Amino acid sequence: MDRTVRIIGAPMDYGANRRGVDMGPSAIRYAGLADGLERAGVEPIDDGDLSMPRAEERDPDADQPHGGNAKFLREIEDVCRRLCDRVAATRANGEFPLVLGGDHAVAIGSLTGSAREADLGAIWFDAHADLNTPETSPSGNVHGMPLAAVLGYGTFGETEWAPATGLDESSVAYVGLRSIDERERDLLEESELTAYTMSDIDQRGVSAVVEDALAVATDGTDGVHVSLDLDWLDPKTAPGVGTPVRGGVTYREAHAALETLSRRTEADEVLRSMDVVEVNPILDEANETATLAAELTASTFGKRIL
Ligand SMILES: NC(=[NH2+])NCCC[C@H](N)C(=O)O
Ligand SMILES: [Mn+2]
Ligand SMILES: [Mn+2]
Repeated sequence: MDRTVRIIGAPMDYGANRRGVDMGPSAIRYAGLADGLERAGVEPIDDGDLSMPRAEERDPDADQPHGGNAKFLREIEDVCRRLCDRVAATRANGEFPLVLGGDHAVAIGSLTGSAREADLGAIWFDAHADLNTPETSPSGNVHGMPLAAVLGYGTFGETEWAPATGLDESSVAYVGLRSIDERERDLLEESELTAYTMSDIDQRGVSAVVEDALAVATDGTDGVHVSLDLDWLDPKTAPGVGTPVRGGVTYREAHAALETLSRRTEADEVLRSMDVVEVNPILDEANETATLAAELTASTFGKRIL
């Protein structure tokens, strides 16, 4: 056991349209995350949960950026600033930050924290592109915007996330996209982001696609952040998510993807940080989505059938 994985709970639901995703961290812990990590051969240390701004203070529309729509932006900035510091401190300590969401807006904190002292690549396992801005979002939900925020698209309240980070869009690869808003599509086309959709997985198989995504994320970078949104999986396999989209990866494809990632990266510890997000226990069936989240995380750290 040489690698220490620091578990950081970020029970935030301010970025999602459905309440309940704030219970994700405890559901994933309950599903056996720490045991799975130990069996994968790493040492988990649980840091507990970040505190969240009080629910009584909820005002979705406080401090909207000019002309934009980003609900609870002030609360999200507060959480992500603290999460960013925690992730950066964990990296500085030589440990691996594993962030448990919470909705996907927490990735603003984990990405910026991990990229504070490094040129970072990222692999984004998701049904969605999460590339909306307060100006383009059809919903106003910030969990549909974290990549835009960290890559410097749009105007996000007080904090300028992008300039402080060593994350370049040419080092970001999506895997499994299948739900993209019109303005996100335009942005994707103009940008240097690499997008592997579900049809790439259909045609080439998930392992080949993951290897390509890894090549994109490692080229010229110091390491890779893995962002795992559980709605990447098919809703039949992962029902406990707030924005399900039909046609996602199967149970086996998901494990194959993360095992491939683990095999290709473990020798030189290419992976730097990870977040596991969007598990919503209220919408789940007998905690199966949280269980899957725990299992897939263990696969990422090298847990194998044999
Ligand atoms: N992390 C997520 N589950 N994002 C869902 C985003 C859905 C939609 N594209 C929106 O911006 O509202
Ligand atoms: Mn998603
Ligand atoms: Mn997402």
